[in-house]
Amino acid sequence: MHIVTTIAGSDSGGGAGIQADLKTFQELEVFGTSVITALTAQNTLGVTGVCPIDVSFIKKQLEALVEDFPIAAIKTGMLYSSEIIKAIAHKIRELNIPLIVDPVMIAKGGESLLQQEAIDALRSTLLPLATVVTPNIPEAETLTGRSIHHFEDMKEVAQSLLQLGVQCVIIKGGHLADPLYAIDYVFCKNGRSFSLQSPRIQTKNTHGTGCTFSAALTAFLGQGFALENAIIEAKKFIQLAIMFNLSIGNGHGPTNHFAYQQYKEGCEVIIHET
Ligand SMILES: Nc1ncnc2c1ncn2[C@@H]1O[C@H](COP(=O)(O)OP(=O)(O)O)[C@@H](O)[C@H]1O
Ligand SMILES: Cc1ncc(COP(=O)(O)O)c(N)n1
Repeated sequence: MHIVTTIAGSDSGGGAGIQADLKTFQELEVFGTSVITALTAQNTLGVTGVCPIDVSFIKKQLEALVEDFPIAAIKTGMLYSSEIIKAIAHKIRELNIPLIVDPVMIAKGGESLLQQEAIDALRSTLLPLATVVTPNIPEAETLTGRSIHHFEDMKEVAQSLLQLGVQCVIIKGGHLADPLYAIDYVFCKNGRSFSLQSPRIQTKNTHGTGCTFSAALTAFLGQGFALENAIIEAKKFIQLAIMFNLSIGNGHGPTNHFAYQQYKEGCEVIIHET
């Protein structure tokens, strides 16, 4: 049994954060463990409160896991403050395992999940340790201070993230205007770059898409999948989770973490060399 860890915020609504990550881990048959950085009072309509956990207690959670489990991969999600980022980076630096950084900044409803002053710490302390970073378009722009309008912009943004020491950058295209396809762009340190294309699903139920995608990637990497295969399978996982989304709640409903196991054989992702 492979053991993986998510370091993220709790979403009381169950669609994003720690809850989405653990559901994804369970579906992909890895043993999920967690370090909770903040509690959010949240549902499909939005975030009504954030309560960060004491940094010393965040460290204690991670130390408890490291002491007892051979963790195969770690992902980070909502990290909230520079103190939290620095504390977990310090511990992760000692571990030689895949680290997937989902640089969560703003919830779908517009509420901030990362303090503005923490962006520097994310860039300078955590990203250099990352195997993969998975920004959406606005996060990639904020991390690099560059706007993305065309593919050439995306290439430059990815290059500047690779220069920080990240092994692989996946710029997620959920926020692009393409009405037909959801296309993610992958740039690797070794110069390889490709895109992953799947049909865009017309739905408002996209709460937790980024969390679920990066959790699936973590589960596959933790199981020892080669990076490219792990990325392709994670894309299938999120595609099916959105395709069979759940109309739960009155706002942006969650994705369906059960769908991949049922429908994965019929799911195709188109790869283009870029
Ligand atoms: N409507 C959609 N249909 C299909 N895939 C989508 C859709 N929206 C997002 N995705 C996919 O979900 C994943 C998360 O992307 P995105 O929504 O951009 O991230 P975030 O949740 O961090 O904002 C990506 O693989 C993206 O291509
Ligand atoms: C605790 C937590 N972590 C992450 C997200 C981002 O998810 P989304 O972008 O779908 O709102 C969230 N809403 N809550």
